[in-house]
Amino acid sequence: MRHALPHIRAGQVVGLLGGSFDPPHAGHLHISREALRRFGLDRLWWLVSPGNPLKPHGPAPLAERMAAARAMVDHPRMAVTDVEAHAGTRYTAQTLIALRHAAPGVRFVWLMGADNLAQFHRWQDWQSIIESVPVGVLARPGERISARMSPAARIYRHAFLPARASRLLGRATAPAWCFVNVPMMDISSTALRAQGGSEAGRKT
Ligand SMILES: Nc1ncnc2c1ncn2[C@@H]1O[C@H](COP(=O)(O)OP(=O)(O)OP(=O)(O)O)[C@@H](O)[C@H]1O
Ligand SMILES: O=C(O)c1ccc[n+]([C@@H]2O[C@H](COP(=O)([O-])O)[C@@H](O)[C@H]2O)c1
Repeated sequence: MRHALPHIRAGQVVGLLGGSFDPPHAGHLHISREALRRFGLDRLWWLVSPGNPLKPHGPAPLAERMAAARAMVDHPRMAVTDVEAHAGTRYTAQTLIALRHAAPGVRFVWLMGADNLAQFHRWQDWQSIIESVPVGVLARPGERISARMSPAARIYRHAFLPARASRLLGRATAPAWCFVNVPMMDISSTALRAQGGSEAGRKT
């Protein structure tokens, strides 16, 4: 699986934005740039998922989503990878175990939009995720309250890092999570699929 990883050095802090990217869009780019800046990250990787285990319908073919994501990302500190397909997992807890094994000494931070924090307690072994890597959450339209009141947020309130200290997240010891109120972009893959996907360059 190591060959599927972007170049990285031990000691660096890598933010991981896992997603279906079906299709990728400006909201993904926006939160990625904000995460790099706000969480003190050296690098940010998009992990293009083989398929979200909680979503009932499979996404477009992985090769198509990878190509669209690569065409969209043009930032010296960002990269796109299909490492989960190489590792044979679609569960984040397992992905993190595989990544730590393949890249010892690298500090990983899991990133997500606020909609995913609201559902986080439904993920497989979710407590092992937050106990093993810092988690950075980015505001998303309509999701601020549900995320902050979610079971995961309540259970881990003792591990909450205030937004004013967000730049410390990358080097914090887990469990630690932070919620940042970045300027919001009301855009989603669902809306783009409903429009036929042309804005994001998705083949129809
Ligand atoms: N506009 C946005 N603002 C904040 N976070 C976002 C935004 N779009 C996507 N994200 C986050 O990026 C990650 C990957 O998202 P994903 O690929 O599922 O896109 P999506 O637009 O949420 O797709 P869908 O509408 O199909 O659920 C998730 O953690 C999601 O919360
Ligand atoms: O591990 C799980 O149980 C799990 C459940 C739901 C979502 N995830 C991950 O969360 C990320 C965001 O998914 P999505 O479909 O909202 O883009 C993506 O990397 C998924 O694999 C992971």
